[in-house]
Amino acid sequence: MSKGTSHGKDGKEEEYVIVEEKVVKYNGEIAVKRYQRGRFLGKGGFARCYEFQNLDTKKISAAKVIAKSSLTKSRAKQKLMSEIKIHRSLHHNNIVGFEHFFEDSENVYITLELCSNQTLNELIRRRKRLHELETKCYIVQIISALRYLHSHRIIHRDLKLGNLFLSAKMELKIGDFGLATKLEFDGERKRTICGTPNYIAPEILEAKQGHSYEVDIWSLGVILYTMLIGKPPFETADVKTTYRRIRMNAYTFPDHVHISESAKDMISKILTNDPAKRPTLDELLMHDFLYNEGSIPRLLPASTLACPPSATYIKQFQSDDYSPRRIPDVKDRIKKVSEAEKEDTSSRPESRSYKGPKVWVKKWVDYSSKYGLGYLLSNTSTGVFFNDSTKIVLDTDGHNFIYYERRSSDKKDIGTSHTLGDYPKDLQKKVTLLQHFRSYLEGSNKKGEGEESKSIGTERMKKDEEEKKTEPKADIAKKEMSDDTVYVKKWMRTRHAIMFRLSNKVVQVNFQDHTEIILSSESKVVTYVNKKGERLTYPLSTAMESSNMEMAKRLKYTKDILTHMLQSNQTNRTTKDTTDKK
Ligand SMILES: Nc1ncnc2c1ncn2[C@@H]1O[C@H](COP(=O)(O)OP(=O)(O)OP(=O)(O)O)[C@@H](O)[C@H]1O
Repeated sequence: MSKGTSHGKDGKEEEYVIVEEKVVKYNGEIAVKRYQRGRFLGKGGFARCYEFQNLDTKKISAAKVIAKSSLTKSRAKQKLMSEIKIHRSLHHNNIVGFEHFFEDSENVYITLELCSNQTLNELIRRRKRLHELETKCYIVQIISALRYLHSHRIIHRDLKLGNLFLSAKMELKIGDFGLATKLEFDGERKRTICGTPNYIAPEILEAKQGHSYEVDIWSLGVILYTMLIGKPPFETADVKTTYRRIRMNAYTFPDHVHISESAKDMISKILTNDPAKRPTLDELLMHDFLYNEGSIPRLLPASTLACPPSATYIKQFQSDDYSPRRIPDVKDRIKKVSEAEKEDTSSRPESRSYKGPKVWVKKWVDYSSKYGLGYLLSNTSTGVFFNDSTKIVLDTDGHNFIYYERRSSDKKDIGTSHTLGDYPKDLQKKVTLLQHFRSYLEGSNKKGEGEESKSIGTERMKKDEEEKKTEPKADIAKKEMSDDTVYVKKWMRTRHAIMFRLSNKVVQVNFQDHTEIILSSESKVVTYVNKKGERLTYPLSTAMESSNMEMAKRLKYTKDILTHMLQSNQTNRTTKDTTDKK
């Protein structure tokens, strides 16, 4: 490290610090990389953090500078080595990127991806608390990073607002792996007492059974509470009282801050003292708070660093079908499922006690090269998702249909009800297409297999088009269709599968090998259709641990697509498949 002075724009003398990294090349020569130390970013327990600019590439990074004098004890050295070893192995968009580490005579330097918008700690200090939509956006990103960490057997163990960084693009990035640990095997229990008082899980304090991945989920609950309420749930003036409160699970929701029932429900499910009863990351993704109440922005605008998002902004993400009345029903259903689980703790399929969804996609044809996706539902109604994102669905009686258009102001689907004998003229083409899709799907024995059925579909539809021109229209009085008409709200194709998201909260994934996953978020069950066409229904909570590897693998794939969909706010048809690349 060397110091010098230069003359700034205003002619004043400015001190600068240059840090040199000596790299021994494979031929034994020594190359020197030079960095100019810039803005001071912050100070942690044993590191000072600065902006570092690589003078060759001009790239600016964050650099943690750790004085060697603070590393005299072998424990401190070991901790730093473990942090480096774990952090450098991680590559995920929601984890602070590890770039490089080196040393000189005075310090150890770790260069990291620069997160120029500070941490959620500073954000909450400025904003006091966040809007639920913002918390959803951040929580989904944290879950995404945790799924990655836990699948690599890494527990972070120090999740808190101060370790959640924001990049220039407003991406959330988990940082500081100083307390992280990698398990040797999945059932291993850790015994070291570590964490930050407000966020520490009760099982760490008890220390009897050891702890595992669930400690990160506990901290996620504390984070969610803190973002919504403005202060941590167990905070008191002294650490001992805080620990006592954690052990006794003593926290309340203050009256002066309004938060939704689903947010409260998610927090209370997470803040369960028994780690085995805490929801898994996948269950959290399916929780009403994240799943059933409109869409979630992939990233938030930078204006939210200083002030809350505007009402117009929030409205874009609100869903037409959110009804607070549904929540008690969902609770009842969860209760029923968990009671049934108590009776049978094995993950044996229980088609008798666990009912799968009533309506799902039976056949489909992808004709999006021209018009859209046609489908036949298990209740015999037919629908089309047109390329312009309008939808049409013909009732089971074959006469009444609803036409859905997306209102641009709030992105809600607005449906109008008509009959085949009486509908506005401008719907003529779409109605004709609906009838063609219907006769194709009802006539075909195929389940729908993308490319193949597309070509069959094209021929068959042309023929039908000729024949149907003369068919008289049924003249039946306009009849209101029930609110619970089921239709495809979103769909997406990947290399291996096609996914449908239905208006009855069912997510269905049909794989190319004819297996299917049907997730019903309302009844919290998953139905798996295996290669032989057998339907097996499991409670969602046990399905992930199922010994049916074939299903577990496909369920994981489904969750990956789902995370992808939650983060992208478009109505997508064929999406670049990030999940396939993993
Ligand atoms: N990637 C980054 N981008 C921008 N600022 C950062 C980055 N990493 C750390 N900082 C800043 O530097 C400060 C210190 O970093 P950090 O907390 O990781 O150090 P530490 O000594 O490991 O802290 P702790 O005591 O929490 O273990 C942070 O509070 C933050 O303000």
